[in-house]
Formats: sequence, structure tokens, C-alpha cells
Amino acid sequence: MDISTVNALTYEEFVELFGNVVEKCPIISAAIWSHRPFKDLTDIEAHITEFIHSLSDSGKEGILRCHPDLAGRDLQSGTLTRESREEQSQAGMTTLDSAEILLMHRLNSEYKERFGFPFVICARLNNKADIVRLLSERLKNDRAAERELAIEEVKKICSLRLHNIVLSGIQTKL
Ligand SMILES: NC(=O)NC1=NC(=O)NC1=O
Repeated sequence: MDISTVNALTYEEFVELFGNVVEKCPIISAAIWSHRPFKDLTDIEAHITEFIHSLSDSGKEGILRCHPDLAGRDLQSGTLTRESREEQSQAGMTTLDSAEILLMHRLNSEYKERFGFPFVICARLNNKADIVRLLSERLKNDRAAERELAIEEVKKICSLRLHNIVLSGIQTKL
């Protein structure tokens, strides 16, 4: 799908296509739509980044809270979004044994208890060993540093989701 096709989308089509590039935060695509015509994919990403960086700390934490835990309740109950299910599966979160599930649950709970938002990492760029190691390491960060680091991970997830939509040429479903 080329950028002229993206720029020709109606508001509804645009949000239908890009509404979940940041997990469960369609407001971001709804907001950046007014910046069209976009020069290219990088321009779309730049507007998303600008929106996220313009948020207050609590706004950024709100974005983090929209993310499902890795190997968490949503995965166990099958209520993950399509994108999240694919990402978690690719990182090996769907083939954990019971001890690994318990470890992830304990670390995720400890992390949420400490920071007040869930551990977020770009699952497509990590395997399950990386995730356990980085979750354990990042638990030691202070809140401000961890918030910024987690938002950088959200931007990586967003970038991969954007590229997947545009480069896989998903025609608008409408
Ligand atoms: N808590 C998370 O990091 N969740 C996720 N990371 C991804 O890459 N996809 C998710 O659902």
C-alpha cells in the first residue's frame, strides 16, 4: 500500500486500519489523521511519536496500562488483540511451561506493584529468555527512567505494526 493510498483514506478507514498500532489507543491515530497528507511512513511515525511525547507522565502511563501482560490473563483467556497474540506467540509466550508462566506472573506482579503500570517490551524483538532477563533487570530502575524506557518499547511495537500494515499491502477492509 503506497502513501497516496493512505492519504486518500477516510477518517473511518484510517482509524480502522491504524487504530491499534499503539495497543488499544485508537485516539492516537484519530488525532494524527488531521496531519495528512503524510509524506511517507516515517512521517506517520513522527506524528505518533510527537503525540506520545506531548503527553504528561500520567498520560504516558495510561498508554502503558493499555498493554496486556506478557503471558498474562488475556493470553490465557484468549482475549488478546490479533496483533498482541501474534507478537506474544512469536516471543514464545504461548509455549511456556507452568513454571515459566508462574515466573512471568510473579515478575509482572512485582513490576506492576513497584511502578503502577505493566512491564512493556517489544515482544517481536525478544525471545522468552530476553524477556525474563530484561523484566528482572528493569525492575531495579527508578519510575521515571522505567516509564521512558517502556514508552520507547511502545514506539518499537508501533513501528513494526505500522510497517506490517503498509508493507503487507493490507487493502482496506471496507
Ligand atoms: N506487556 C507487553 O509488553 N505486551 C506486548 N508487547 C508486545 O510486543 N505485544 C504485546 O502485547
